[in-house]
Amino acid sequence: MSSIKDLVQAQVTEHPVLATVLLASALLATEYASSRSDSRSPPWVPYWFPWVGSAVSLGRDPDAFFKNAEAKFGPVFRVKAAGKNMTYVTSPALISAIYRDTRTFEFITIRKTISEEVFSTPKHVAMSSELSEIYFPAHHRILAPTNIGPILHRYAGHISQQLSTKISETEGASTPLIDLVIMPAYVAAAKAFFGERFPATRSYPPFFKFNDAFHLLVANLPRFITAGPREAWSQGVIQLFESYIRDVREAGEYTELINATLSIGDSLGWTDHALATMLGSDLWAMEANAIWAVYWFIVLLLQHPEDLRRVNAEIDSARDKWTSAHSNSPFNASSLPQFIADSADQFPLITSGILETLRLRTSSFSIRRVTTPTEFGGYKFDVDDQLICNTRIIHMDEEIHERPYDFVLDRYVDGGKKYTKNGSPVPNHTLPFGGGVSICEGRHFAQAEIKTFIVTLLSLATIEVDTRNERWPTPAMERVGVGLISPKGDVNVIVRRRN
Ligand code: HEM
Repeated sequence: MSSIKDLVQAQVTEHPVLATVLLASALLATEYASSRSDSRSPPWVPYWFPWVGSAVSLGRDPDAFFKNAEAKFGPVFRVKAAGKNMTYVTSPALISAIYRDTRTFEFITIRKTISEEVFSTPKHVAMSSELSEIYFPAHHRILAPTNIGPILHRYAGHISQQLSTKISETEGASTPLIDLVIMPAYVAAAKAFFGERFPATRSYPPFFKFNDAFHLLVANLPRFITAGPREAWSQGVIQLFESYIRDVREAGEYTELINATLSIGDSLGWTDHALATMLGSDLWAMEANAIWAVYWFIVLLLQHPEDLRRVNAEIDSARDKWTSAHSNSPFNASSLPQFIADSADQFPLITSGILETLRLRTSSFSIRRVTTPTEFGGYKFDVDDQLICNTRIIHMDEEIHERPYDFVLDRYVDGGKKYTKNGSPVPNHTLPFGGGVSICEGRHFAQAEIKTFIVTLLSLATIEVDTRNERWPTPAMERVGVGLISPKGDVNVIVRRRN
């Protein structure tokens, strides 16, 4: 995982003069911005060094940093970090108020800016009204719960194939869990969305270089710091999509997503390069989080063997029901997609475990731009100010979630359970997918995808920790605000095919 320090060090070594000039300009710009604050603005979390601000303490232990800041300054405060001034909102009630007031707190401009600045969509496309009025809604419809069935079915077929191969290759041998999970999950999702012929394996190295630095790219750090990941994006991912678009057009084979993107783009005269950046951003959205959620869920189950037994028992019971209802169908890798589709409501523990994994292992921010001068949370905000709803602080609040740092597999089995804080109900107690207008469009697919992976793996194989080589991954906490927290380190496992 690249830290700011690693990337800066690489650039300073290669371009020392440029680095010094840019750093000096960033310092001056930050000083100017902070000198404009007034007493009705949210309080600053104090810091010693300009530009760097609170970056070091925030990066070292974000949970402690935000908890302390909230305790000292209340639920709205400002943080300076790596040249950026950010206003954070941490209480469930205020976050909910922001999500509801879509006129004062909007997201679409930010989504467009990210399309241009991070995903490299050409400005005239990223900022066009057609992108928000035609393309985004079409995209939204593809991911609606009523429409994802065929994509999910293809995912189930691919993951069953991928895992079958992987299990045969590694049968009985000590294997890093990352090798067992990440590539199969990545390939299955990419092929389900883009088509069987999509060169998923080839897209993996540049995608990961880009994704590794995503939190730095989205923070809009100076380009000299993020040159490597940007190059991986443009020379690796985007070029690959450009040539894939040519292949798809020739072959005439279109998945739902490719069809919508190409037909809208062609009707508006957008180039294949622009369409490639948009499909690239889809690849990022579908791969950056879900595959790591699968990974963490398995790690947490391995760390809680009794929970792994309960999950296996749930799958076995669903399988027994399915096989007695389908006595003529063999239960094997080919019938797994049908078994999973037929048994979707038979996995309450797994469903709860997925949400619990996401509660524990996500750090998701919802960002909003202020559209009109407003008073909020006792402070004054101007047009273009940005507020960040920090949902993880809700996940880790011991008043809302008992034992928030523990993995509790069945935490969400009781759907009627009430969550409260200061005696008031907290309906928005678990927000791994953000909320309001920018809530994750892929959340239905993601949860079904993770369930499909887990049920497929545990139907095909048993999994255990390799105790001869026991080590555990820890969450890379410095990657705040962009969804799943990636692991530092790994665990070795032994998988054996089930009869
Ligand atoms: C566990 C997996 C996932 C997590 C934790 C996750 C999390 C998030 C978060 C936090 C946001 C921003 C929400 C906000 O601003 O309030 C988001 C947005 C989005 N996600 Fe996901 N996501 C996941 C999987 C997926 C998948 C599989 C897809 C697509 C197949 C997807 C597509 C999107 C899209 C298109 C947006 C932008 C929505 C908008 O701007 O209106 N996500 N996701």
